Amino acid sequence: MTKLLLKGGEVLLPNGQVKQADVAIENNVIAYVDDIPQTWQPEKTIHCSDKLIAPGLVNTHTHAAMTLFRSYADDMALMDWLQKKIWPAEAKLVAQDVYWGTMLAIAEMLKSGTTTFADMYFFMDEVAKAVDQSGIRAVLSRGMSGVTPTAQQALTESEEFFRTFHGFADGRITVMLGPHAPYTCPPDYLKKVISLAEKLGAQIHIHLSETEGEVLDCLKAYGKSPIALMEELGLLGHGVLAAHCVHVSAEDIAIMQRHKVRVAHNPGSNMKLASGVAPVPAMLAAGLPVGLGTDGASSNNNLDMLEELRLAALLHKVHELNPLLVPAKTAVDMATAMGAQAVGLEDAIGSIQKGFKADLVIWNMHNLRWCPRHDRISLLTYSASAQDVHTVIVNGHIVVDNQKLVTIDEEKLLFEVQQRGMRLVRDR
Ligand SMILES: CSC[C@H]1O[C@@H](n2cnc3c(O)ncnc32)[C@H](O)[C@@H]1O
Ligand SMILES: [Zn+2]
Repeated sequence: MTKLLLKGGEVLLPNGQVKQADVAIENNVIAYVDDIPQTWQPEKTIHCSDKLIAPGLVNTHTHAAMTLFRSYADDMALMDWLQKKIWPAEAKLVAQDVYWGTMLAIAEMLKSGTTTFADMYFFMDEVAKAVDQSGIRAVLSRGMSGVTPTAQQALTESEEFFRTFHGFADGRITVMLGPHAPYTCPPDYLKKVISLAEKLGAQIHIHLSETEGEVLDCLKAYGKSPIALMEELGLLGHGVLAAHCVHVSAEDIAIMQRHKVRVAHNPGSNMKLASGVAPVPAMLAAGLPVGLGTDGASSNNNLDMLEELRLAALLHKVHELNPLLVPAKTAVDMATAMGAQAVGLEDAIGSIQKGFKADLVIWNMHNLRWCPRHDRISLLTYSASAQDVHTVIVNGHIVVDNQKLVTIDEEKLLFEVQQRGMRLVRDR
């Protein structure tokens, strides 16, 4: 049994209040928030004065190994970027590239306070290995396309991956199915994905309605929006994490509401690819859980969730000329508890309460950016930097200690990813 005490810090509670409290961690769970019995003795104590203890950030949509393509293809629209640059480079990926690219992503995420990420990519055994070794929590999907020669293989591998890795790494890995998008997964293929989801009891992670072009093409081909098409096919009944949902109508939102679709909002990627602005205030008003994501590091170009949190709080205000939209408290909620809901882990992570997994970030408030401290949630949203991440705990284990990675060799990572990234984009 491991017993860890976080002493003398300020704790961000589920109701959005911040209060001075000690937090006791036993094995992988939060055992007490205050009211710690006198008899409870820690094996290790972290002194948290001038620190804010907050839930770990949840990155609800990324392609972790795309760190390999960071700074390779910028300032392009989505389909051009995918078809001319990314997909040809991805065709050269080997398993070890994905391992190292993912490990770099995990290192970057942990150091900036992310404790869970939802990933959709290839060579997912390698992703699971990196998750296992690093100590982070993840929701993993083997990306599937129905229009490539590997369409059937993707289904077979997804099933094998689910059976092997769902619940793996002390329960830190959850597996979903990952049909890429309606424009790469035609209806007949999606029906096979749905049958597989039914057979396995698996949830689904998919890109939906990211660009106006996607929606127009879908209307032309099927007479329905991507959301309406997914409803017709029966895909929305399987616990869906839908990335982007930028171009969704009021009717689409009503459909999503009916089927309890969860959204991964990626403001940085949507801005960089000029995909548009998702109607986040309307989706929140409809009661949809909207989490935040970075998308891959090639369309962001970093994996810093604090940036997404801030963008979410700023973008919708300026877009709708309304400073009341997505207030700081909502943005923090989207990055934590609602993110947990989006990835289907709302009963386990995303808030600091007894019995929840000990996935926590200890923020150092003793610096210029956090002074004066009128409102900690405002400071976290609008002022903080990833450099203020002091300690990160996942599943009760310290994975970042005083800004240093505990489980990952950073120098080795830099070498490997630099070599591999250059090889992948060398002229073909
Ligand atoms: C089939 S694995 C995932 C697949 O998605 C690609 N991808 C990366 N970013 C985006 C995005 O914003 N929209 C759609 N697809 C994206 C990635 O390169 C992989 O090929
Ligand atoms: Zn994506």
